[in-house]
Amino acid sequence: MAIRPLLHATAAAVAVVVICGTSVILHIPPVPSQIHNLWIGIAGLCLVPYELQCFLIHHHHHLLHFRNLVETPDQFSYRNLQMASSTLICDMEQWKDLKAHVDEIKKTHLRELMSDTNRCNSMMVEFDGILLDYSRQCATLETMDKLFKLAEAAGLKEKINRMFNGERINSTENRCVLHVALRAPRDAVINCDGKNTVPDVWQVLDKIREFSERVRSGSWVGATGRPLKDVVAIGIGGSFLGPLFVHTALQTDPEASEFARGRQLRFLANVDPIDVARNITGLNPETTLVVVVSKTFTTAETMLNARTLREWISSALGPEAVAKHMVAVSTNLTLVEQFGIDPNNAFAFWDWVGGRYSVCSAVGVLPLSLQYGFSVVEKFLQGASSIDKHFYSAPFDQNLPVLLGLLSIWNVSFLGHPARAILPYSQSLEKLAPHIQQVSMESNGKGVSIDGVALPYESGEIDFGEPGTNGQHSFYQLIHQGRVVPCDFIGVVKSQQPVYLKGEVVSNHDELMSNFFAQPDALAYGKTPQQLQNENVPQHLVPHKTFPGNRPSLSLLLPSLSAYNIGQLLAIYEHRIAVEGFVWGINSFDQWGVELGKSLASQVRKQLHASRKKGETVEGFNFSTTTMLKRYLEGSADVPQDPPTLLPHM
Ligand SMILES: O=P(O)(O)OC[C@H]1O[C@](O)(CO)[C@@H](O)[C@@H]1O
Repeated sequence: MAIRPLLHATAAAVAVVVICGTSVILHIPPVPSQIHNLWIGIAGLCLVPYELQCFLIHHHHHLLHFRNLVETPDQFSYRNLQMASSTLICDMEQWKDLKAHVDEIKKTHLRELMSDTNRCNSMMVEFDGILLDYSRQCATLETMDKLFKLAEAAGLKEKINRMFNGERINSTENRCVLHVALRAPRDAVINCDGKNTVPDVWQVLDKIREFSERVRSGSWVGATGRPLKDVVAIGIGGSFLGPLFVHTALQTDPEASEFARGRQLRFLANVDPIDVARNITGLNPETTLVVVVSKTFTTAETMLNARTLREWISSALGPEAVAKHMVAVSTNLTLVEQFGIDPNNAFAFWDWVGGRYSVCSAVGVLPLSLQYGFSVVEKFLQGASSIDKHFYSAPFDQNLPVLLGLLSIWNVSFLGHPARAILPYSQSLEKLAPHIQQVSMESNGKGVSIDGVALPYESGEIDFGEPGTNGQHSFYQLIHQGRVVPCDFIGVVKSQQPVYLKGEVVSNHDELMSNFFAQPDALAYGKTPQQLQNENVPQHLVPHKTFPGNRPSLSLLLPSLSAYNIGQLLAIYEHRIAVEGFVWGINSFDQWGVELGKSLASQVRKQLHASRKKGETVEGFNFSTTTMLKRYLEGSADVPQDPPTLLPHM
């Protein structure tokens, strides 16, 4: 009878040896959570029946062998990191400490914080010509200290290193995250699965340089021998928004626009045929090059638009003209070829480039080089690369993306402000907010941790924005007197397009920038009832004219908006968003949330086809969708559905 406890104890001892031995063999670093797991393992083993213990011990090497078969060393080390950090960040002391700190901060108005010059001075950071002022955040130096401790607890530095080291940190898609390699200098070494990615990157960049020069110089001509002066880039989401942002920003830069003289670059994104009509209006297929941009080459909207423009070209110039008038950017060169585009005219990128992080790949570099020339785009890449190096190496208290990311965490998770306004005081940055909406909201709008645990806190923020001063005449009312929305003010020292009018008090750019400097203080200081009374404002209007103030913002001042500065700005936001995701403990690099709507749309597509072509009744949908679908089908019954080919006319 006494033999059984003895056997249990012996089995437990063997288990300790086996597990420790395994740890040594597999090079598991002795992190606390593993020691914890070890004890749980031992305790568990002591409780399981003796026969099962024997089985587990006997077969442990088979189990290990199986794991080795299904996991690469990279995956294994990343799983280790996850195990080490599988505790949710909100359970950590540093998070709780910040929670406790909130009340203290709420007691202090920004007016008071702004009167402390030393504090304000410490909250100004400069790198490579860009000045960040975060003194108008509802935060003290103590808050910052606590945020740095939170970053440490979240393993932020290790996670940044793992990204740069090419580990498969996008664990749900089993991919590396290496957009930084896209702008690395030619001699850099950035490995993915032990292979340096940089030579491949430069091979494609060289191919783009060569091809874009041929098109721009007129040595590559269309099917009728005419030079191709106009480009339509077809793509959606990450295959559209980043390139559109950069194009809009470069368009008014005197240096870049000089290179674009006589050329047009347009973007066709929406599957709405109105977008096709708008894009082809005024273009001649004979002088147009179409670039189909799709990472997967399966995106429904992009592929239908690509087939539409293929029809536009071949109906005007004959099917063989497609070879001269259509090229592609994709990771899926097989599908590019099946579509009918010569693989020699395809520009590759890799699965380690996320769609929303792809503007520095051929996705952005090809259309932008066709428009502005490769030399301009290279400067944009260099600007982004400068921020990459800074992000990788600068201490956190001097690190622009880290500071911005931590402040966002503070605003969202601790002060409870779910939104962020992106307010560039430059019309050329009008597409910054739409681009950052995707980068931020597709990256960080998640409900579970990287380990799949439901988050007890919100991640991500709601991004929106407009250039100043347009936004001032639109939604600023709400941010001054309604809801609290932390704001990013982005200003530029030298305008791309200076205008001075004789007799005016200031130049047009100074007029714009007067608002850039005024708004953050209006938000921070507000206006008290006392001040209004001193101004003899009628008593009944005092509540309406009072500004509570204490509304956080930060300001970024850029020297100018050259291609280089635009690259810097892009990389600052990309890395800021990664910082937030790393601290929240989520996977910022997948986007499963876009799938459900896509699959339901395919069910609707099938129904529309069946109803229109075979007269089948609407079936398999709920009452609401059935009613709407029937109304739609009945209302459009008189629209010809099967003409030979109908292209939009405008
Ligand atoms: O480049 P693709 O494969 O056409 O995908 C376009 C976009 O669709 C998404 O997958 C979902 O919207 C984005 O992440 C991506 O940028």
